[in-house]
Amino acid sequence: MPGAYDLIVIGSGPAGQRAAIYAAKMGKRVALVESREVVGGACINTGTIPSKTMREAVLHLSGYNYKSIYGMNYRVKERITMADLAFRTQHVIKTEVDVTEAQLSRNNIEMLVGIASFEDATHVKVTNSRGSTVYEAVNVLIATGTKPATSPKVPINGTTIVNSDQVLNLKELPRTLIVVGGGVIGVEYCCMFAALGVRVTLIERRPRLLEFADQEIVEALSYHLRDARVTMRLNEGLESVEESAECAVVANLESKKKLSGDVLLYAVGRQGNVDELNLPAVGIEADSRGRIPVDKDFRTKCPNIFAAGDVIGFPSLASVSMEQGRIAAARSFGDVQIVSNPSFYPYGIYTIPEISFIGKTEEQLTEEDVPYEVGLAYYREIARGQIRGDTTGRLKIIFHRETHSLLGVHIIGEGASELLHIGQAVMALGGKLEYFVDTVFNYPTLAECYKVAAFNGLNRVARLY
Ligand SMILES: Cc1cc2nc3c(=O)[nH]c(=O)nc-3n(C[C@H](O)[C@H](O)[C@H](O)COP(=O)(O)OP(=O)(O)OC[C@H]3O[C@@H](n4cnc5c(N)ncnc54)[C@H](O)[C@@H]3O)c2cc1C
Ligand SMILES: NC(=O)c1ccc[n+]([C@@H]2O[C@H](COP(=O)([O-])OP(=O)(O)OC[C@H]3O[C@@H](n4cnc5c(N)ncnc54)[C@H](O)[C@@H]3O)[C@@H](O)[C@H]2O)c1
Repeated sequence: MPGAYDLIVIGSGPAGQRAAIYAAKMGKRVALVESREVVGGACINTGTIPSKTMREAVLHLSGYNYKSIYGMNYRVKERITMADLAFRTQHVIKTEVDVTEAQLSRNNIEMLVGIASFEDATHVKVTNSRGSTVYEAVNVLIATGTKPATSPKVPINGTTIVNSDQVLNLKELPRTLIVVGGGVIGVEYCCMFAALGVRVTLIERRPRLLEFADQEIVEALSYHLRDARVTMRLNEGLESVEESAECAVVANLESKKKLSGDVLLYAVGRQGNVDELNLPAVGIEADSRGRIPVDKDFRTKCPNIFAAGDVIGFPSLASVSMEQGRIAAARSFGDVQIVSNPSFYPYGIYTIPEISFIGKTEEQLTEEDVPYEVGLAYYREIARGQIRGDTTGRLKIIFHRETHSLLGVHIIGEGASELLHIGQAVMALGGKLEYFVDTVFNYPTLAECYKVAAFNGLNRVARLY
């Protein structure tokens, strides 16, 4: 058996990468096991990076950002194909894989290719086409991520009935698309296809989309979806899906309605990658969605085994997974110096238009009886909004009525996910609404929204509006 590692990390997505690099920087001997042929996990290979690269192609080729300036018929390319949309994806994936591999090798992290499973708490078996080898480790981090949830009543075939791993491989742009699931994945893809002129029907069992986001922002998004001719079927559950001779797919709803379309995208959540880990060997039990329970230090019930990233559940973001991996690695070696505050973790939802937020929603604050007020700025009131032609975006600051400390920032509109980080910094550093009033921003920028929203909020408190 090869000599013992200080840490074996299972999975090379954002959580595993950051954990491995952090431990290596601490001078530890680290191995990273990955069952795919390439590093990067769902983030680089099938999820975040491909979907965001496709979104960029959609925005560019459809001329989406310039329609309000040059007219609704403005397009960079008349007949947009799936090949056009996938054109840059492989290039971006390859570059990201190369960068990640270089980082891992620079830090002397040993890459082990194969499927990892536990023999016991300190022994991990790695199986590949050449056989199995058992490695010893002082600590182990499970960062195996998730895969799309399946249902026996939804026969995924990769061509007309697809999941989010397969959608980019469609041969042709469908004329009609049924999206099942109004979570982040469903809504992001719904927006992309609708921006290309595809007639999309979105089915969501809950009464509203993106139920964790601020309602006012979701309502604004819903307006855009309707404007892009999306049919929203809320409060409707999918019962089953059939392939059909006349049209490609038929979706049977629980309400007995039938919907037909060229393609159906099934995006109803994700399932933890735990089946191959042999968790019973170490006494760890995942829940029905494959999520591994951990404490605040990301320690499982087995004291030398940690878990981080999507495999532990909410919020299942690449950004947060990286941070969880870093903290888990530190804690596994008794380092308690790193502190990270989840209340300042941002959300970036790449719908069209983009949504980004941090802190509490109005609904949460109302529920908690917090006396809050809001300050609003509309992109249309800002010179940069007019120049860019985004006149529908808005930025909302939620602040405490008495102390004026920031409780949340919610943005919908172009550049939202970048713009949010100004609010994040002010919030994390304990700044108040007055910071924005007393600060000079570059002009003309979208950042000016913060000043306008702060004035608007102060005026509301002083009843000057
Ligand atoms: C379509 C889509 C779009 C997304 N967009 C965004 C976004 O815009 N922003 C954002 O922040 N997040 C986004 N996410 C979420 C983001 O991709 C995940 O949060 C992130 O990838 C989770 O990282 P991870 O390290 O936990 O796991 P993963 O990235 O899933 O990596 C886990 C790795 O473990 C490997 N593995 C599994 N089991 C084993 C085993 N037994 N042995 C060896 N290796 C194993 C897998 O092959 C995989 O490579 C998106 C996800 C999807 C699906
Ligand atoms: N920009 C980003 O940060 C980003 C982008 C994509 C994905 N992600 C992450 O990926 C994860 C998975 O996303 P997701 O959208 O697949 O899952 P999700 O759990 O967020 O949403 C799934 C939705 O499907 C609905 N649903 C379930 N069964 C249904 C049925 N039979 N009929 C109709 N509706 C049904 C649920 O009510 C839910 O709203 C999320 O946790 C998210 O954080 C993040």
